[in-house]
Amino acid sequence: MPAQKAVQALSAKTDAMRATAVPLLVKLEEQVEKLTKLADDYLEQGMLGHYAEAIKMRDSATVSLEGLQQKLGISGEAADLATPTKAEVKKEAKKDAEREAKEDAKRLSERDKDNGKKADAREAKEDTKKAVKDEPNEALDLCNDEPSYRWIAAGEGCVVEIKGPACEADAMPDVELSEVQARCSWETSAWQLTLPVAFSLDVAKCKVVRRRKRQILELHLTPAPPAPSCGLKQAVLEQGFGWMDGFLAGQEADVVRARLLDLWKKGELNEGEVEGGKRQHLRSDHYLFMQEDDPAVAPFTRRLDQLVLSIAKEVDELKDLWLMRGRPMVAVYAGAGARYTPHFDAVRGDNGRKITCVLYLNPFWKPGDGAELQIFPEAKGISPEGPCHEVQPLHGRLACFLCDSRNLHAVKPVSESAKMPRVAISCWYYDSEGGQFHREDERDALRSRS
Ligand SMILES: O=C(O)CCC(=O)C(=O)O
Ligand SMILES: [Fe+2]
Repeated sequence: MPAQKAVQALSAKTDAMRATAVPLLVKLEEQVEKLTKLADDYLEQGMLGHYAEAIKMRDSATVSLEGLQQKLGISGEAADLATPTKAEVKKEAKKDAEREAKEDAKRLSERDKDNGKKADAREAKEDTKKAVKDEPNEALDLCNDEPSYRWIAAGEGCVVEIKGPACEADAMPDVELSEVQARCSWETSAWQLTLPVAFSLDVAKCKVVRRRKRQILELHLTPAPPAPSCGLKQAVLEQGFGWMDGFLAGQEADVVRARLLDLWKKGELNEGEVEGGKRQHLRSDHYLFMQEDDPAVAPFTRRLDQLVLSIAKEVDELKDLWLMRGRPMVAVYAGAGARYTPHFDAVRGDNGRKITCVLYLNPFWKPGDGAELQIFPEAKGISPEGPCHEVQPLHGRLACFLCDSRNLHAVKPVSESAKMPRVAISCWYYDSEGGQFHREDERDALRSRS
């Protein structure tokens, strides 16, 4: 065959091959798009197991798509323009892809009967939007004379302006800076302020400016290069529990705290009770399971989901589960003596809880105020035994522990010296089956308030 004819024949063959491959190409593109969206939806609902599965399916569709594109010798964008017949084919293939994505969604959500959840959350969003908008960027005036502070963004870092307690107007505090926190103590009063910072501090480059005329202390906080890894994940992996500072920092932590205190001040919280609703003297906090996409707390739960996803990839107890986040629960321990006696959060899978995550929001907490979380990792029963690890409930600090028949824990009584209630927000991640049951339970707890 003359060379020209051979080239023509080859090109005809290639065209025919492209024409048959195009519908498949389009279908794969649609599939990748749909699965990405599906994964996002699951993540928004805290359905981590479903999310991970959708991502796995999306990635495998992407591999097929890229393989096919390579075979056809076209890049993703060029594929869009590859042939004039594509527009028609696309229409048909879109239908197919939609049908398949629906089937995927059905398969993935087999165990998901939690349909009312999204609608509930939307309603709550409307209710809470306004409250968040109105929150001032200041410490709350729960107490007449507490120190107050505000964050001012400044280049890479920030400045915090701090005013002392009213009764100490002319006294400047001592300042202590660590990599993750700035701490001010007023020597002549019982106040202490510990603020988490959103970046690790380059302590040598930070400045403390005392503006005596204005009675203001300025902390000029300069960031250091980001820390390499998250020690919390490693701690959970190695010992089943751990904590980190600055999980929420700066204004982010203040916004959540303000929202939770607002709910508490409005009397929205329930008296602490034990499973089954029987009031006992086991816990004396006040609590509320919140709507999960309350705008003040959603950024926190999203960030937490990412952390738990990365923990779950490596921790044997969580690896093969379809984890699902429950509603965030606010808990306030107010008044001397408020506490939670030693307990497990789940016993032999009774309520599906697998890992407990608690974020503390107490800028004014200081040693001596009590209310530390105690963890007894070696205790087998309900009586504390073995070593006790105490976690101070510092502003922005996150504690995580595996909780199914593990890590007996308690909240120590609040001391007389505490000037502020102890505020925390907890999230439990459930194994899907138990999670479904418990989420219903939480919704009921919420309804009974309205
Ligand atoms: O707030 C804490 O430190 C832990 C609270 C707790 O154990 C719980 O709510 O089950
Ligand atoms: Fe607990």
